[in-house]
Amino acid sequence: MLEIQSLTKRFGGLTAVHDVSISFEKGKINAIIGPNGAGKTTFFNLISGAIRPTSGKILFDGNDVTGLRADQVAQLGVSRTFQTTTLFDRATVLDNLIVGHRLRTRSGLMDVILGSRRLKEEERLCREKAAEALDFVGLSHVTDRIAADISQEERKRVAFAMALCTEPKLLLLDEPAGGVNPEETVGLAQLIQKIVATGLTVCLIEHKMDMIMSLADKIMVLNYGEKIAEGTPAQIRANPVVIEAYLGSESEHAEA
Ligand SMILES: Nc1ncnc2c1ncn2[C@@H]1O[C@H](COP(=O)(O)OP(=O)(O)OP(=O)(O)O)[C@@H](O)[C@H]1O
Repeated sequence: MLEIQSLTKRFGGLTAVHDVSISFEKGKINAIIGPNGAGKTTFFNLISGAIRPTSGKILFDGNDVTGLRADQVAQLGVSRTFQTTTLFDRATVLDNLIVGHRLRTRSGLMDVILGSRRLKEEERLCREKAAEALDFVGLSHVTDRIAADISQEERKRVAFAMALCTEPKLLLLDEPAGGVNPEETVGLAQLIQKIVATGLTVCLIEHKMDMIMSLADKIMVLNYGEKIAEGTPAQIRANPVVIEAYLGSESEHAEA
């Protein structure tokens, strides 16, 4: 469903992603690991259209999406979360979701001024979808809570809900379990499994190796922008190149 061919991104003299090719299958959990600065976030930025590649191709669901803008890629069904979840802290959790969703709906300024039927219908749909997404991620109980008052783990779940509201086919998760405790990490891993069970494809960046090893179907390892390995968790764990470059210092990364 996602095929990356010889993808390269240079920032001036620095090659952040260098000649990376990989494919991700539908309905699977794919992980990208690697040391800090390895190019993981840049890789996500390229897939989601936030930045344009220097060279290479990105095929999503059979479409060549190379060089498309982020909104165009989102429209085709790619959604993402970020390392830090930015919310409108003084608004309720539900309102945060509604705002997020409205950015993708169709009413224009004239609809707002005229209070058109389409606008009203979209608003109703939006509210319904937001509530549904919150229920799916296990947050029905905080719907009306002010965003500033929810926990870090709940913020992570809100980010999931926001991404799901846009009904994506591919979900890119940037450190979905960053800054939460081990017990909450298990809960978030279960949520990711619940998401792929609905047919979505997930691709995640994560430093928590225990989580990755038990969750991922496929792992890609980046080092200095280059893909040094890909495979199942068992294959990656046993790969001498990966151990040398990354897993050797696993204790430093494990619960960062
Ligand atoms: N917009 C940019 N301009 C210049 N250099 C950049 C830019 N974005 C990233 N880089 C550089 O590209 C390299 C890869 O960065 P990237 O953030 O993709 O790594 P990462 O693997 O996500 O790291 P981390 O685990 O710390 O988030 C780094 O050397 C970084 O400084």
